[in-house]
Amino acid sequence: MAAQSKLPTMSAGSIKRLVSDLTSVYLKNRTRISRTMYLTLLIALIHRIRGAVSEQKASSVRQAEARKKGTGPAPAGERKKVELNREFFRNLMRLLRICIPGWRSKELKLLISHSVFLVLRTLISLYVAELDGKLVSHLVRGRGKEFLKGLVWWMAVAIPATFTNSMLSYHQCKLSLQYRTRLTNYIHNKYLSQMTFYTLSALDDRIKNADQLITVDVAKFSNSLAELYSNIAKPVLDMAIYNYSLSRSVGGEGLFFMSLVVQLSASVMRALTPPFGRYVADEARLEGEFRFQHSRLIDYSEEIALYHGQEAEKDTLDKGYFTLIKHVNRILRRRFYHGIMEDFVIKYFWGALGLMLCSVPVFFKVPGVAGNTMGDRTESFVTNRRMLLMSSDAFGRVMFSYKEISELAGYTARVSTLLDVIDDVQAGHFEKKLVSSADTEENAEVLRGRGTVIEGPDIEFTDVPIVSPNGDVLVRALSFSVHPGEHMLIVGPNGCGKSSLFRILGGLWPVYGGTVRKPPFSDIFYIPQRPYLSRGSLRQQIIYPDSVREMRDKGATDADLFRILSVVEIEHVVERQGGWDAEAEWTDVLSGGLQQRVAMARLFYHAPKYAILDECTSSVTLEIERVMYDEAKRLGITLMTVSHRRSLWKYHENILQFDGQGNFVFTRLDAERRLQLEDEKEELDLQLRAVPDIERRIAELTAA
Ligand SMILES: Nc1ncnc2c1ncn2[C@@H]1O[C@H](COP(=O)(O)OP(=O)(O)OP(=O)(O)O)[C@@H](O)[C@H]1O
Repeated sequence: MAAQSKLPTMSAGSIKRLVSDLTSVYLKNRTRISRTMYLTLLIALIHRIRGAVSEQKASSVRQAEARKKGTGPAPAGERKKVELNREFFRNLMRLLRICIPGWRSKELKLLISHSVFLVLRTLISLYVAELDGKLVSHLVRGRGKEFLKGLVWWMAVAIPATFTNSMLSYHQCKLSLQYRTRLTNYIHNKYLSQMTFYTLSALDDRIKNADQLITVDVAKFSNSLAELYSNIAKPVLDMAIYNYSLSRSVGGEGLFFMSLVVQLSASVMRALTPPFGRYVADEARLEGEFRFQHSRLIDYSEEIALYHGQEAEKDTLDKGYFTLIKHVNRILRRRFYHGIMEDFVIKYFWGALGLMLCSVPVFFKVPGVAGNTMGDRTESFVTNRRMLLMSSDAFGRVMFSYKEISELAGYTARVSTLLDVIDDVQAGHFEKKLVSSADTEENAEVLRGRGTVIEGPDIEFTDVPIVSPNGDVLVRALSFSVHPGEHMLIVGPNGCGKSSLFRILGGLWPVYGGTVRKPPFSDIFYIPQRPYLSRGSLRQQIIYPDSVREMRDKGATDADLFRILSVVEIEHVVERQGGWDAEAEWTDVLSGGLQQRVAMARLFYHAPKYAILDECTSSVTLEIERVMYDEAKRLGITLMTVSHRRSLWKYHENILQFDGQGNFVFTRLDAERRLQLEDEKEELDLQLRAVPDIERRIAELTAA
């Protein structure tokens, strides 16, 4: 296969030179075996010349078209993608390097021992074919003693044969498992570094279901790769050994003629084979989307149930399933017609050719083949027929494996795309559908820019634009600063970019301009409105993302955690849930308010220098809110709060106010004065609303 992948790079001229060299070597060393090899190589090279000539023609057409357009030669990426092209081999090699990382790797050792068993099985089959011929010959000749001896051998061979078969399937499963482990580890290392899991889903459109790719497609790729090796290596080996043995008893010409007819019919079949690889990739994608819709239904079951949204959800699910099934049915139909063609050609047409080949030594004298008695003919016929059956079965499997290679191509394409996109986003290149406003020259200029991020003891934004992943410029140049002890309140209408500011601060979104100065990531802690509760014990909810060992290393104990819980008045949860080690689906077990208190307890456990509180007290009482803010301040945590609650103003020194039109004000917050002004404004608003009624009444009184 490796040789095949290299051959397309040869020009027609160099292949013709190879043919003439080959012919002169053959003419100098004529033997029956070299004749068979010469003819087989000749057929392969004739095929190559055809391929090279058509490739040359296609390439000159491409160049002519490019010249017409004045764009020069087309870059490789723009070429029309075909199933088993160079791209596939390149991707496969890349994945193989991950699955089999080195000469000393366990996978290579497994592959070698698998190959040894493959050779052993072919040799045993060859021996069985000869034994079969001999047994029938002894029967025809009436030699009872030899027949019985042969039968004993037959049974003896069964021991290594059955062991070899079991070892082969064991090796195949083990290899598939090893490949999957290597790939999954490799992908996990990349996917969970540099926040790639976030960037892949939020900042890039190219991968829809990374979860499906990692869990299902990697497993299918590994299976397909392990199966393909035994489904190709064994039949190829079988074909080589059986054809060599056959050529000794039926002659090279017969075998050459048969190979020629088989090659031609195989080429016709290949041309008529639908692109199964693409079908498989599409099917996997549709399966993923369907599964994703179901998992959304589970994730938001409560919200959907309260909206009575089952009809709308059913519509979406039915649509997803219908699209999938329509595609699967299309594949089924194609497979049906393809199956008829395959069966006809491989089983019946090639079977008839095989019978003709077996009859050669019966009707013609083949030089070097001894004896022409009834017994000899029977023995040679039975042996040849068995070898031919096995050889044609092997060839059939190689042919069928074209479908498997196409399927492997489908999985290879999906897994490689995932790796390519991961590499791309890690290098800072994202592809997302932009909003129409991103097309304006002004916004495009912002998007082209790059800002600076520097580490410092405090937080300072200088002329930093806030740009959403789809290119919407929310604020053109934002400037503010937060020094230790100076708590900042952030207010503004929905969607103006309050949370986005934290995404930039947390390094999730790129900095398109200006300068961001911030402390190391470990000094900033984030609490969202809907806190994230991980899987695991109650203890782990409080210390997340620390592990229990990290907690012990920090010198913290369960008693410390209990004290923290008592600050937010939820210490009873420990007993109610059955202790610190109790495990549950915490988002279901704890109410919204309790979850927010757990998140606050988490903040007190970590006690970072800065904390971002994004509407994280919306479900707790004012009293608990006060306790939370007092405790955070006592621990020396500087707070940046997003909230619409007036009750929180008094805890902050500065305010960053957005107007939702791209403008902002950053100033000192005098909570008392601001509250007075707000009260006065509200009163005046009320009076203003009463004016039309007063005017109407005055008019009535004037008229009366
Ligand atoms: N992953 C994303 N992809 C595309 N657009 C996004 C993404 N995340 C946020 N946005 C957009 O960025 C804009 C600002 O979002 P942000 O979450 O900062 O709003 P906010 O001011 O916090 O609003 P709210 O008060 O409603 O929470 C919104 O228009 C939102 O649609």
